[in-house]
Amino acid sequence: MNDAILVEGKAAPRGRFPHLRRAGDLVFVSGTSSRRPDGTFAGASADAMGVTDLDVREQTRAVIENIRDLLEAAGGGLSDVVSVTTYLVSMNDFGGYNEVYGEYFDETGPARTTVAVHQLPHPHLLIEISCVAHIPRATRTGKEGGA
Ligand SMILES: N/C(=C\C=C\C(=O)O)C(=O)O
Repeated sequence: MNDAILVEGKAAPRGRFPHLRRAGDLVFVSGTSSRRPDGTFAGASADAMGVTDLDVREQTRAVIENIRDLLEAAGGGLSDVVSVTTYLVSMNDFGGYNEVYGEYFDETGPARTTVAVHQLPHPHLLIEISCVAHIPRATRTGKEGGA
């Protein structure tokens, strides 16, 4: 069985990797951004002069909701997440990120690590999150498609 999962209707991976990969009862979610299926980014816009407006709160919300959608395709949800790794381009965004994160998770939720990185795969990205969820196979919906 191929346990790599590509989820229809979500932004396609920008490389040769799946959205998620199951290993037993654990589901590993690839680094996920605020990218929409049409290639635009929630929380990122540019005016006619090319001046960008990047919003870490909106990006954080979109990232977590993208992850929620991916996990639902694997038969789970955000309540199944056991570990989160967050990549910020700047720790100046920690406050806004942390505020929105706290709307979805609390001290009873996943273990978390947050680091700042030099760059993410697109200049409009302020945040990317990868995570691991515990979703026993028996709860799978069958909606996922193999790579
Ligand atoms: N996970 C990776 C990229 C994700 C990009 C995106 O969701 O927009 C990767 O290259 O490893």
